[in-house]
Amino acid sequence: MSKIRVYEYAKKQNVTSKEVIDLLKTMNIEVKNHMATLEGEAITKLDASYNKGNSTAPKQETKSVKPENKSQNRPQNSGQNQGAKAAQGSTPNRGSQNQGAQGNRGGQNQGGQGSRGRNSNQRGINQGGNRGGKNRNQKSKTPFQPAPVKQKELPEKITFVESLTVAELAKKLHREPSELVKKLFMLGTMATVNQELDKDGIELICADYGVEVEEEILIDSTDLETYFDEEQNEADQIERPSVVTIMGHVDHGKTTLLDSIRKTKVTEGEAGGITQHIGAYQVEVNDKKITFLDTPGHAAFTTMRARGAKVTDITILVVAADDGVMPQTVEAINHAKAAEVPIIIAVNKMDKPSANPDRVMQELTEHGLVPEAWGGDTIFVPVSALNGEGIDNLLEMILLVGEVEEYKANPKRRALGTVIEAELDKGRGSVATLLVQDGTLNVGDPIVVGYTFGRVRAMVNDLGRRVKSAGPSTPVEITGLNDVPQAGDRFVVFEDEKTARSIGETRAQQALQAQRGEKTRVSLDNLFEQMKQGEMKDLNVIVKGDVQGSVEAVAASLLKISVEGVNIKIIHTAVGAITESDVTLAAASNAIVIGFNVRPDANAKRAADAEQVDVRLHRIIYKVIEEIESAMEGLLDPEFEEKVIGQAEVRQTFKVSKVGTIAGSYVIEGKITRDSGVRLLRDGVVVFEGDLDTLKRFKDDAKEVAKGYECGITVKGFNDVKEGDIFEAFIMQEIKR
Ligand SMILES: Nc1nc2c(ncn2[C@@H]2O[C@H](COP(=O)(O)OP(=O)(O)OP(=O)(O)O)[C@@H](O)[C@H]2O)c(=O)[nH]1
Repeated sequence: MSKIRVYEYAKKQNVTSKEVIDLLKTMNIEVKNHMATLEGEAITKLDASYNKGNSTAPKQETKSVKPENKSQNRPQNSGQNQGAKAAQGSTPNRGSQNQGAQGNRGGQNQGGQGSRGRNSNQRGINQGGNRGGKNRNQKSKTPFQPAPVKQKELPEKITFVESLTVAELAKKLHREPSELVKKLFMLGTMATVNQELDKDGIELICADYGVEVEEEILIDSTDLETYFDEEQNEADQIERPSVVTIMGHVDHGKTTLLDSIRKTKVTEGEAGGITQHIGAYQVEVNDKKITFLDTPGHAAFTTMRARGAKVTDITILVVAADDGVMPQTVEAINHAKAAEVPIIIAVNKMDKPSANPDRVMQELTEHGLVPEAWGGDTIFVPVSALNGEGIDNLLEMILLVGEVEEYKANPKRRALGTVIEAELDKGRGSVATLLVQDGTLNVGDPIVVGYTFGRVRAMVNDLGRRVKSAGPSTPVEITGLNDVPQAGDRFVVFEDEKTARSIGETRAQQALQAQRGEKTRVSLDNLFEQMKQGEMKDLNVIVKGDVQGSVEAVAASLLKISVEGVNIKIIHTAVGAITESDVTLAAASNAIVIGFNVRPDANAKRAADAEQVDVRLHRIIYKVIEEIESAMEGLLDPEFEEKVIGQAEVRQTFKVSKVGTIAGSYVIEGKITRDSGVRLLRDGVVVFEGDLDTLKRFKDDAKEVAKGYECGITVKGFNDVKEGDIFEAFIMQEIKR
């Protein structure tokens, strides 16, 4: 051999390339990678090293393998060397590595744990390759071995979203589901293959296997709310202006107060600025800004809150000193409290002779708003919105609350916030006032706003001036959206227009689908509701049947149904299976589909699920009529779902002639009742499902047998019960519509 590549040489010696490279290093022969060519001296040295054993390569002690006995030594060596990468064919590094972590894995520990012992018995010696040293020794002593069924290596780490069934987890761990079922059993949990395991369950199993687990939190990129929750670096957070909403009872002076704040403060230093109404404005007080949402009344506040958008930092509750607490005052208090927003009380109309601020304080105290003067922590500011008295004081109090609450934002991130107002302007198209809540919004930014998207074409501030960028808490009016968003919609800026477009379009589609689904679909389950609400005058029906005669009969009977307030309209009848086009027609005309002795084909089924079309399958005409009549009268029979009530383990079996096999069982979970259905599980696999025949305690029939008791069970039409099988008892439970 004159020339050979590192990986070829490694293969020849049945070691990893890395091992060869490392060994060469100790010989001061540098090679770049596994593709490097070896020749002459290098090969001779390597050969000498591998043939002699470890003498030339002390560092490689645990890895070097004499060619003649490598098959025996390799696994052990790699087992000791935990850093070894499991790159080699069947060499079960992973299994070996895990020996330390979990006593029940390795062959050396086989005797130690019941579950393992049982498992290896059942699996015989097939797993030799995956087990520890003793197993391998056995293997070498046993001359004739069945071809080893190799169990795949355990993964180092698995990930999951929300939950996994036992079967899914088994797949991820490269193990048989039954093995997991057993493991769970040993850990004290009875589970079937299809049982969902929550995070704890998954972690328990994986810890047992020594496999790392990570829960993946699925982030829906189309859900704008997730961008609001993104964690920000504390260092990037700087103070931002407070966002203030003014609320109060009718005529207590909200508009006048907003106007007077704007007049006194906006024009200062902004001479010539044409104030325009964009739904919000900013004022400057002591070199600090305050943002006011300029939409009086609760509407803005509540609609936005109803849509989940938290915009307001501070609420100013205006109470006229001559009128006191009124119904809408209380309403406003409750809204602010629910939103956990600090309240400042502006006791207005103090200029009026009839003003009685003490009464206002007294009344508000009854609603939990106690003035500081009386030992509480609510700030009361007497003002006159009409003549401007007390306004400065009010603004200072807002700054004070803002300082205490420390409202912060990161002007460096891509902007996000909420729509304050939006409309379609004849000349400019879609115009939206946005409140930037975090980050900085720039002209040209690709943006998604609610279900709309676009690029920020032009941006105008509250003074009607064009601006190029807007930082946190700044209200701006923008153009450039493909459609008109709604007040309370969230907006998020994206890195590029393509992303913004795709997210915007997806959101629009989702919204459309949701809307369609909500409004139009009729089903027998909601028929009565829709009738009651006067939304249904015609019940559209499509009838499909096996033969023309039955289709006609069903249709004729349906037309005879008379329930006040609704007509049955048969929009389509045909012979044959329910097809996708039947479902499409039903979806388009808000109809239900009745199948008489026919069923939907696969496509129709899929379409019906997607479009939420109610498909009812029947074999008896009067049942069809009964069901529809009941639905119309709101008397539809309840639906049932299965509920597992208990489990019993088969401890012994007795064959009795004429009776069959009696399973002497022990209830390990819940209870078994005489009238329950049963499922027989063997190694986690359902081998039979049916009804209980007899349930006995000793010689007597029992109605139910609870956890911790023994019982004798026979099942109808099934005798192949074995020791170790598990009976799962279930009942059908009514679910509320
Ligand atoms: N004397 C006096 N009158 C005031 C003061 N503030 C407001 N008003 C008057 O009270 C009336 C109602 O004021 P608005 O500002 O329209 O009250 P509002 O709360 O916005 O009313 P709605 O928009 O109807 O809910 C107007 O006639 C104002 O001129 C004040 O401080 N003093």
